[in-house]
Amino acid sequence: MFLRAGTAGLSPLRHTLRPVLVAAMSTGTFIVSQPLNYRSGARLDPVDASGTEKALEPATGRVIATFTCSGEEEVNLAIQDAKAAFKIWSQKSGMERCRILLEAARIIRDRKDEIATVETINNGKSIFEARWDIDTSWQCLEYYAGLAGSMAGEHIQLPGGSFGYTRREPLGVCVGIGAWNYPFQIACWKSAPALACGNAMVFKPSTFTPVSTLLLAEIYTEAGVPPGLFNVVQGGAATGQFLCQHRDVAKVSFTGSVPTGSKIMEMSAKGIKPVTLELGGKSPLIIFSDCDMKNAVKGALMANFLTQGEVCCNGTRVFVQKEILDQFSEEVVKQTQRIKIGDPLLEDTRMGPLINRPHLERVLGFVKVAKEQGAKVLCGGDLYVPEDPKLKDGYYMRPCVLTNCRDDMTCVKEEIFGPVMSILSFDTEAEVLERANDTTFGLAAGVFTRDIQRAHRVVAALQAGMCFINNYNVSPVELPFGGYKKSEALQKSLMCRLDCEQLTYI
Ligand SMILES: NC(=O)c1ccc[n+]([C@@H]2O[C@H](COP(=O)([O-])OP(=O)(O)OC[C@H]3O[C@@H](n4cnc5c(N)ncnc54)[C@H](O)[C@@H]3O)[C@@H](O)[C@H]2O)c1
Ligand SMILES: C[N+](C)(C)CCCC=O
Repeated sequence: MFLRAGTAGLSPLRHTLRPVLVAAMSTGTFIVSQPLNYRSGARLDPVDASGTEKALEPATGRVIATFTCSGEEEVNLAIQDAKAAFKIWSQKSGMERCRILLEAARIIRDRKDEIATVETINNGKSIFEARWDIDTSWQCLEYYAGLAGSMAGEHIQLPGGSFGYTRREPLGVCVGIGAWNYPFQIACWKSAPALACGNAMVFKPSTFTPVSTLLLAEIYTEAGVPPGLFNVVQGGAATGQFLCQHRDVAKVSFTGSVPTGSKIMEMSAKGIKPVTLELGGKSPLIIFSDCDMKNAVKGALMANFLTQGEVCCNGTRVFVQKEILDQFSEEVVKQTQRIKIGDPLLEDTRMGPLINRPHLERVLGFVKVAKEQGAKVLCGGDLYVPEDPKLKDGYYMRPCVLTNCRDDMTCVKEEIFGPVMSILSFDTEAEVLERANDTTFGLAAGVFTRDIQRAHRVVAALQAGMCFINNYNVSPVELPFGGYKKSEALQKSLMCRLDCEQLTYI
């Protein structure tokens, strides 16, 4: 959490929003011309650089922004500015912070379509999905706003009428470092708890998706946080290192891959800074023969093809009980082939492009290796070129279903982070549990069965953080999100739902 053991008061500061950065919001037209750093309540160019980067529109392959990565001096200025804002914000009461966060949540909700459109343009996910992300973003601000007013210390009675007490104090300036698959949502999931507890945050998005976080920074300012409380710096590993190694940073919250998470932990350890890591996964999805087949197929699609398969908690190791293997595989292929791929801003598109060319090639490389190792491609796994000429340079592929998979194959062991489902068969509950847990990851898991006792017995035995029964990839903000082993240690949460009706892809 973002508390040492805290306090808070300030009159709401209001700032006029800069003009919306969006000139045109359709595929192939969007260009960002405003600065992508944010400090002291305003967009600005960094004072020094550690290189430049280009942000793309994955749907077309166009460059939508060229920006400067923040150097050490800019990072220092962002942290000093956040430190000044922290002095004001940390003196506010929880209820005062609550009101401002609620106002920010309201603005996000009101601007949902605009934010979702920006997210879709820069990330490639369908607009249908991006709207879900923005909903979970404002809900997250509302949730932590609700907690802000009730955080309190303890009164401890001591002998002779003496007493002691504990105070819950904010840590100070916290750093947030985000991945590219849920850019706006990750910025909200990190900043809302930090700000609710009275901290300031300097946030660094991925170099692939630098755009939408600026909308959040402007919204916080409009809602009334002190200038500097939420600053944005841009850049990759070098900028990230300046942040993690800075002496005035009190905590680092990171979302990304296991190898980078390990580096972040090492850097933070040197400064004795607490870290929160939200890392990768290779989650099991277990389909028992007594499942509701239609629902299990929907669940498998949700677990594999959301955001083009670029989701940390996806259930990509699909264990199917032998008796229903053929029927399940046939049905899953039929439904996968119905997924509409194309312009992510069109309402009926369900799968957009992958994030960039190197990532697309990496994912296709996994399919190639899978075939070499004996897997059989039931569908997809190849490039897709949409008919619309403006999309011809985008990064599209057909969602892939692999069968004949074994536990020792690369496609079954490694996180692919693309639309590739690996089907494995199993005989017994004991056997599948052992195989499902035989991984260094432990972010999520799912089980499909009509037997309620078995469902709870199986999820209790699964070494995974988010466990889903008869559904997948729903993550209400009230439930913790985290994992076992290298995926991040946190408590287990369980999501039970009767079916995936509202979650269908097709
Ligand atoms: N568990 C979760 O909640 C969750 C959510 C989303 C994504 N992920 C994981 O993220 C990964 C994909 O995201 P990615 O490719 O952006 O991950 P990544 O590890 O390459 O990068 C993540 C962030 O770290 C920064 N970074 C890279 N090197 C750094 C360094 N040395 N020091 C400081 N910062 C550094 C990047 O610029 C980026 O902002 C997948 O493994 C996925 O499973 C996890
Ligand atoms: C909202 N989901 C689908 C649970 C994804 C959370 C972020 C993981 O990459």
